[in-house]
Amino acid sequence: MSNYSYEVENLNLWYGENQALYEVNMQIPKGEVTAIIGPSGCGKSTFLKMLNRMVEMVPNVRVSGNVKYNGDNILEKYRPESLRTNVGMVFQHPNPFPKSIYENVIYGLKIQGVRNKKKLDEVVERSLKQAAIWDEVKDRLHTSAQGLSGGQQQRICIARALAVEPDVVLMDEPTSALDPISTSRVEELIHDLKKQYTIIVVTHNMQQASRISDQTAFFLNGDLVEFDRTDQIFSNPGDKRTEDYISGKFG
Ligand SMILES: Nc1ncnc2c1ncn2[C@@H]1O[C@H](COP(=O)(O)OP(=O)(O)OP(=O)(O)O)[C@@H](O)[C@H]1O
Repeated sequence: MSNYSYEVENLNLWYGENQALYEVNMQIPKGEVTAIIGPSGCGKSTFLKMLNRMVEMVPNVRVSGNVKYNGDNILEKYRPESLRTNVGMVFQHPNPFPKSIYENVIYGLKIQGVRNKKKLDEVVERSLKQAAIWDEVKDRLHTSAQGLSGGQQQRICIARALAVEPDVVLMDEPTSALDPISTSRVEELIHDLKKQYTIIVVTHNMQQASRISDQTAFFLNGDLVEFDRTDQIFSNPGDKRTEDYISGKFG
């Protein structure tokens, strides 16, 4: 079994005529946090959404190269729906459904056909505990998730992603809509979750990347400029463009 969750080989991606990713090669280790940084429009979200094939929902997307997940090419071996039961995703803006906290968390399981109440209760408790929000919501599981604060809603969305027992969790700027206290709670949570999951997180916030990640990928104009251990990227980057970006010269 490979030590990598993903092995990306010569990945190119076009939206219609416009190329958004160029010859990306990247091996993403299991059980660690990988941060993806770079200026606006450099292809971070595109790359992340390639990993669960969500990007293919955009019309006229074309892809070349290989993306292997646990050794299998996702473009050949997996239907997007089955890939997404292994690869959960958390978005920039907390997006709970207009349903109760309980119904939000069990949403994916219900789609899978799980109906057993005892099992569902167990999953709700486990997932909310893993997302570090159980104590705050355990007495109001059947009230609307949309009545929670933004930071609480984001942790509900993380619980919803964890409920189906994924192997990888993709996060697209998961704290950019949150206040500093909620941000630090989600960062702590990411740190705890990596014991069990591979986490890949897009962030605009370089302090955040350096706090939470084991390795960091720097994208620029669709190129993967540099990918290395996070301490290396931030203390001794190999490429002048990385250095300029992390020192705030552009972006
Ligand atoms: N749905 C789409 N249709 C067409 N072009 C798109 C689409 N989504 C992104 N692009 C283009 O692909 C390129 C990369 O965009 P992407 O959203 O991946 O960048 P990003 O680094 O995540 O940016 P940001 O930090 O602003 O979210 C940009 O040139 C963008 O305009």
